[in-house]
Amino acid sequence: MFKIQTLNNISVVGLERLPRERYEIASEIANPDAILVRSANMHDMEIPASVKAIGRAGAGTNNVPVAEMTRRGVVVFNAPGANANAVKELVLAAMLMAARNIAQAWRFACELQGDDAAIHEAVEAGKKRFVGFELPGRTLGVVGLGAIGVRVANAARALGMQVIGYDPTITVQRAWQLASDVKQALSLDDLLARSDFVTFHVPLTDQTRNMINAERIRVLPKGAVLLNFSRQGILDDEAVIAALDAGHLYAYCCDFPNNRLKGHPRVIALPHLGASTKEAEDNCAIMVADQIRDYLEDGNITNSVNFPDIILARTEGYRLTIVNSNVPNMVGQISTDLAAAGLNIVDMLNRSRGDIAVTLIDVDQPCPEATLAQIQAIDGVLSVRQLDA
Ligand SMILES: NC(=O)c1ccc[n+]([C@@H]2O[C@H](COP(=O)([O-])OP(=O)(O)OC[C@H]3O[C@@H](n4cnc5c(N)ncnc54)[C@H](O)[C@@H]3O)[C@@H](O)[C@H]2O)c1
Ligand SMILES: O=C(O)CC[C@@H](O)C(=O)O
Repeated sequence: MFKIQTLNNISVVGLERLPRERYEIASEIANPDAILVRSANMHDMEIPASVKAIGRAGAGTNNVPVAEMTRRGVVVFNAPGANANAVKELVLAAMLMAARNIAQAWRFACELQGDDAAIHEAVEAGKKRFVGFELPGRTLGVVGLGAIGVRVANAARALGMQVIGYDPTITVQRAWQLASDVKQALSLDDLLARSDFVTFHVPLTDQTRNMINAERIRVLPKGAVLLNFSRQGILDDEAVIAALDAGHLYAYCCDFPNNRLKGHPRVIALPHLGASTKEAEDNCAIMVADQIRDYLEDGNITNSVNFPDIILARTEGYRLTIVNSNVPNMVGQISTDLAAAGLNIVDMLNRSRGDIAVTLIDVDQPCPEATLAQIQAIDGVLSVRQLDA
């Protein structure tokens, strides 16, 4: 029986991928084999030694101590692209809300007093305060052309906007998906100088933290709109508020309210709603549940942010999954121990990523406990598991 701990609400259709006869799932559970998480902060949490895998039912993994998990040999999975359409739709909604002053106008309409005739009069007198502008012909700068950025760029083209993108590490696959008339910015400043709207779709890292500060905001044309549906911390909130107050920025739309942002008349701050659609929640939960199951039951790895992809079809024999440091002679030492126990290797695959390697070995007989212990004792081996046949 595998034990799975959930740290947030994970969609039931995802949890149903883990059959009850093999999986016990609870928010509080001793010695879990794996943890499923959405946005809970795991940095200050004591992660039990029993944990072999963490599944982030979403894109960003900045709430997971990935480097520490790598050192411990724990695989961290995410769900790339599974919520990208949901975020794209919210970004489009935010652009339209900003351009047409929808939040301010709605607030005005909600506060109208008097009978219907008085309301009608106030509407006609007040609506000039909310005159907006249209999107066709305006330029959208997209910073980060991954699963979300590419979708946003292509949708903005379909709305008649000009689109410029900036992503120094764009993948070939994403470049193929991008509408051919999306222009490439030479640098972040080049993109900022040419954009009426700028939207950010990058992970929060040491390189992207505060990538938009007061100096960078000055590069934007007057009246620009900034959109952050990526992570708090990518834009310097104080610099954004100062630029809004000075009239240099027209509006700021984001998914990360705080005390400074939430009441500001030119800020639309939503409660981290980017991935909050039924479809996205289901997609993310299904993807990570399948990945966790494949790893726990067969040792296969797909969509890990810290481990190599490795897939070896189960045919015959008994499988060992070994996580080890990526140094010479690990496979040699492991196979020597297996041979000493009289075990024959039926199939084998070794893959590495950075300092970590994973070895899947199918042997013709169950591996004795003493041999497992011998392999575990090899310098550089982080974990050894014998999987059910
Ligand atoms: N608001 C939400 O609910 C929500 C939902 C999903 C994702 N997100 C956030 O959005 C981020 C992006 O998600 P995604 O699915 O598109 O991820 P992704 O990994 O597919 O794309 C990220 C892209 O950013 C690029 N990038 C990295 N550093 C960059 C830099 N310094 N300058 C320009 N580009 C850079 C990468 O090359 C990559 O193409 C996630 O990391 C997460 O933080 C938020
Ligand atoms: O789970 C959520 O609601 C947010 C997920 C989002 O931040 C992500 O990085 O995918």
